[in-house]
Amino acid sequence: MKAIASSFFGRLFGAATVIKVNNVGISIDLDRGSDQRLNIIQWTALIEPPRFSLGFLGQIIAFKTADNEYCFSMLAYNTPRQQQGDCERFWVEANIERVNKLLTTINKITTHRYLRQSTIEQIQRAVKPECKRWFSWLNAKKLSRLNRLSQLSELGLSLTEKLQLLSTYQQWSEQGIAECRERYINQQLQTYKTFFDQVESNPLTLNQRRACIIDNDNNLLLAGAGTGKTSVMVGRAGYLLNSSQAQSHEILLLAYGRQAAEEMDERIKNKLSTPKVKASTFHSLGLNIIAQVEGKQPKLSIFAQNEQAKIQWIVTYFEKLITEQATYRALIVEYFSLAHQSNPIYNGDTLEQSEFDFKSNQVKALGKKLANLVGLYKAACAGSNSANSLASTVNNNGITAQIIANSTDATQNSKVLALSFALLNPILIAYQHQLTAHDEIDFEDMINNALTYVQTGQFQSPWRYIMVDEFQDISAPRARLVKALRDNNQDCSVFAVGDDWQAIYRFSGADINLTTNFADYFGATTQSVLDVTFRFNNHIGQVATDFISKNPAQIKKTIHSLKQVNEPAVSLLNRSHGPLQASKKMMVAEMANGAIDEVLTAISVKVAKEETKPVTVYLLARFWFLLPDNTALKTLNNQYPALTISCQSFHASKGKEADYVIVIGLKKGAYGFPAEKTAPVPLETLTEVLLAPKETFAHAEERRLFYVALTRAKDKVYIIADMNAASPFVNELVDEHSTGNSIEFNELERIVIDGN
Ligand SMILES: Nc1ncnc2c1ncn2[C@@H]1O[C@H](COP(=O)(O)OP(=O)(O)OP(=O)(O)O)[C@@H](O)[C@H]1O
Repeated sequence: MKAIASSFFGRLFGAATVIKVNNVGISIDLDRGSDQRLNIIQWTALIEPPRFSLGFLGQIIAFKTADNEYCFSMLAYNTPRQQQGDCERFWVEANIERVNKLLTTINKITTHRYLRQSTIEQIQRAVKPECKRWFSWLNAKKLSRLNRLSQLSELGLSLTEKLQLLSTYQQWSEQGIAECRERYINQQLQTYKTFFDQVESNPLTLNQRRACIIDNDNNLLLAGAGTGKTSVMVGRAGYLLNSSQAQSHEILLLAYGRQAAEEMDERIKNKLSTPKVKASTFHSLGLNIIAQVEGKQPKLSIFAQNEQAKIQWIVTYFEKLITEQATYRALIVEYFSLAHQSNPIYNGDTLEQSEFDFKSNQVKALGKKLANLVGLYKAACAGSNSANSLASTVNNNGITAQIIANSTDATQNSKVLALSFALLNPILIAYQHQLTAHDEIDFEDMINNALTYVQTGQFQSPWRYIMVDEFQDISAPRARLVKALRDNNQDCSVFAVGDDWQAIYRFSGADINLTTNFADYFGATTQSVLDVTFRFNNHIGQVATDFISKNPAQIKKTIHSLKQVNEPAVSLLNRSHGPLQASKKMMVAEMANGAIDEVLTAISVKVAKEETKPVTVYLLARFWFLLPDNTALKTLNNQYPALTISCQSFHASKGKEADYVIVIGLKKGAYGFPAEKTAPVPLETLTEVLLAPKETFAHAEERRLFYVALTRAKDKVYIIADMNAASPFVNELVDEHSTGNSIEFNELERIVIDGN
């Protein structure tokens, strides 16, 4: 123990102080002989080594802890300089241990895990006080002296190097972070090479592998059609398990619909040989959360299971309101007057209640439209209140007022919206009352109630990895649920896979902005891309990409096709729709005029020459009723035994693929393509307000729907249209591709003849 005595003045003024230092800390005897003694202050408690300075009455020593500052003066003039050196040495030896531990931990984190933004922030929070501690008193001269003192830690670094590292972490540059992440990715690529080679039927591509490994707090994988998104979902789940980053119960896999969830389960079972990771739909997730919090399975209303039953109940209640309430009848008349005013064909006629036909088809259609709005309204309430108190919200006009206020053109729309809400509110209250009276929940409640339980902390999320497929079709309530679950578990990351070019569900509540502005909603995000399609060839890719890219709001992407062909892969056939023989009037137009037969014959001929494996054909249309019915389809399958033909609406075909695709129903006008909205104006305004913000580019969603249809084909797309009344989209294809060799026009005959 070394002692620093008082100076002559110290002793003279009765402030005799003896300061003792050893490798543990520093202690002060304020008055020799008395018991006034400052207990030993450990070196680790000192923010920096004591500072020595020379005053008129002797040496001064000053030091600080987190809570106190100490200063003792009138110490012996001859306090050897070496004492200062000893203090610094003791302090460094005691405090470098913490730096060693910190650097070792950081090193472990950065080599064992992908560096997340939240981890960077944690590291910087931990490094900041150390930097302050060390750099406030160190200078180059001291450093070179102290370097000799500091033992090399397990990192094998000198003191200077350690402190440099601290400083680097404190001001971590974008480049430094990127390099650290790349090191980790490369090391994981090597370690799990065999796994990535074998997890799917084909070895995963480099981008697919990287998408499995990258694990920021939020991750968005933007991928084109047929680029193997599902393979990444499976591969990533398997990689997390294999690398022991996650246990199966910590992974939440979310699929858009039940069929997609089942398909993913099947693939996981086959590829990962574990039944433990299970894909779930948002609704089954909601049910699961509610059941856990309430301790029992919630009772599902028939409304949740049967959309028709729900519509029927609402329409019946709507008719009851008309019969029983004069005020409601007045509202309906006002509604149709408004609709007439905004529709030129009615010349602004006003309507009289006494002459109004409340049993007309128009009124029935209004009832159905209101039924649709019930779900949209409840979805808009998600997160703002529990669904059980929805009725009171409606009564208080809370959400309603907010929705009206939020609408883009509040003043112009407020009258229309107020009227629409006046029509909707009594139905909403009765509908919700019906559910609560039976202690049941519907589809929207599954998400809304679960969200409330997560947000209020009644549900503790076990999931550390949330993976969402088909993210482009996510709705705001579902995105809120994902975000709430992420925030509910400190160590949780979100991985979303989607393609903004394939967003097709705005009408049912999806919001494409959640994908295009993902980082704004979720926070710091790593965005990756899959840009090689395994499905369609270069010509289909060219036509589809040109078509979708017309909308400048779609994210720019270049999708490369693995399959390169020289022949056109999109065939456009101009086939007149009429006049038809009486016997064919009930048939789908393209069956009646023989166009489908022509194409199927051409495919059969082609297949007979080239294919040895079974060949699939999709007949696709915008609406189901534009497709052959089951009997006609069966006949076609019998007629063309080399082909497996099935029908899909454009929406239903999402996520699927066939060798050949035949697109029909491509006419303009009512039930044409793009489909025109036919809803009466006032309710349409309310619908628009409840849905995601409308896109400025005309028919943006219908355009994406056509992109989905075109990209289902592996080998060739046949587009059949009557060019006298063709869809504007078909005209656009003709205009855009009249030169070039991606599309062939009316050349089917040549193929058939060649085949013969
Ligand atoms: N690494 C790969 N190598 C070869 N083929 C692959 C690879 N990854 C996926 N595929 C194949 O590519 C096809 C498309 O894959 P998948 O269905 O996962 O695409 P997707 O991106 O989900 O398509 P969509 O967006 O149209 O639904 C499948 O036949 C799949 O087996």
